[in-house]
Amino acid sequence: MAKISDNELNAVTRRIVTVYNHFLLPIGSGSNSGLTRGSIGLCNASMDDSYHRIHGEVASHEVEWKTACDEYGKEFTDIIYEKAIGEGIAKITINRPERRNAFRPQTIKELIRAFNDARDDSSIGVIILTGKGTKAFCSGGDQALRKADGYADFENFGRLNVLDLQVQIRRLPKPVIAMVAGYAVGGGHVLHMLCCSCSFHLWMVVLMLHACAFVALIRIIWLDMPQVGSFDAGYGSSIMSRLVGPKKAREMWFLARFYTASEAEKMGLVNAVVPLEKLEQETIKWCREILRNSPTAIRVLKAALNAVDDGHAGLQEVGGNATLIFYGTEEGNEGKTAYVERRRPNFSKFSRRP
Ligand SMILES: CC(C)(COP(=O)(O)OP(=O)(O)OC[C@H]1O[C@@H](n2cnc3c(N)ncnc32)[C@H](O)[C@@H]1OP(=O)(O)O)[C@@H](O)C(=O)NCCC(=O)NCCSC(=O)c1cc(O)c2ccccc2c1O
Repeated sequence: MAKISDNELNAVTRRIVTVYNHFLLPIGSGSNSGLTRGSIGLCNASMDDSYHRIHGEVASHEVEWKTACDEYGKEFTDIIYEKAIGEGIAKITINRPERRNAFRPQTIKELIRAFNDARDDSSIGVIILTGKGTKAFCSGGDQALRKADGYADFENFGRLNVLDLQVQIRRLPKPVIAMVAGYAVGGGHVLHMLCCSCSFHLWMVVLMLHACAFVALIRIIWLDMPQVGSFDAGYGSSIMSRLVGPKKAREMWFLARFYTASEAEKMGLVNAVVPLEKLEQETIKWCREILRNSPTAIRVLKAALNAVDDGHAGLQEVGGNATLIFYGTEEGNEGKTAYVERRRPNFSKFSRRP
C-alpha cells in the first residue's frame, strides 16, 4: 500500500476543513445564534490557499502574564496592569469588583498611567481593557463619590477625569480591545464603545445554538445615566450614534433600557459574542492576529478610522503619522542632514512621483 507523505496528509486535512467550513458550519449557525464564523476563527475563504499555507494557524497556547508597573515604577491599587511574557500584549483590569468596577478619580488616574506605559512600550502592540470578575466590565462613575462639581475621592474638588481617559484611548496609536464580562453601564459602556471605535472588543457570554434563549435573560449594556441624573453628551452620544445609527441611539439614551450581548452584536455595538469560559482565549486570539500585521499599517489605520469624525484633531493625527514615516526616508533625511552640515539640500535626486 502506498504511504501518504506529510505534505499529502496536510492537503487532506485542509480539504476536510474546507468542506467543514463550506457545508457543515452553516448548519445551526443562523443569525440568531449570536455567533459569527469569525468569532471562532473559521472563515468563508478556503483554507487550501497560499495565504493559509504561509501564515498558518494563530498560536493557541495560554498566555503567561507578568505584573507590570508604570513608567516610574509605581504600582497600582485600583487596577491590575499586566504584560504577556514574550508577546506584545498588555492587559489593564479595573479592580473594584465589590463596586461592580465603578471608577473613582484614582481609578482613572491609574488607568491613564497604565495606558501611557503601554503606549510608550514599543514591545506592546495591542492592549486589552477589562474588569475584574464576571459580574461587570465597569458600572461607570462611583456614585457614592459624586459631588456637585464631579467625582471626588482623595482631593477636595470634583472632576470628570474619565473624559481624559476617553480621549487617550481614542488617540492611542495601538488597538485597544475591551474584554467585557458582565455589565457595561453608563461611563463603563462609553469606555467599551471607544475601544470598539478603535478596533474591536469581545462581549460576554454564550453563543452557538443556545445563545438566544440564554442571552435573553442577561442584561448587559445599560445607559442608565438619565436615571441617575447624568448624561454623556460627548463621545457617549456621538460615537453611540455612529455605531448604532441615530434612531437607535435616541432609543438607547431616552429609554435607558438594558440590552443583551446578542442585541448589542446585532446593533454593531460589539464585535463578537463568545462563551464566558472562552472570553480571554478568544480575546488573545484577536490580539495575536493583530500582532501578525504591520504595526505601522495598524497605527495609520486606527488614526484614519477616526479622522473624519475628529476634524482638525483627526487630520493632525494622520498628518503626524505621515511626518513620522517621512522622517525615516532618505528624502526626509536629506533636509535635516543639509541643515546640520550647513549646506543647501539636494532634493533633485528624489523622484517626483506621478
Ligand atoms: C451595575 C448594576 C446594574 C449591577 O447590579 P447588581 O445587582 O449586580 O449589583 P449591586 O447593585 O448590588 O452592586 C453591588 C455593589 O456595587 C455598588 N455599585 C455598583 N455600581 C456602582 C456605581 N456606579 N457607583 C457606586 N457603587 C456602585 C453597589 O452600590 C453595591 O454596593 P453595596 O455596598 O450595596 O454592596 C448596578 O450596580 C447599578 O445599577 N449600578 C449603578 C450604575 C450607575 O449608576 N452608573 C453611573 C452612571 S453615570 C456615569 O457613569 C458617568 C461617569 C462619568 O465620569 C461621566 C463623565 C462625563 C459625563 C457623564 C458621566 C457619567 O454619566
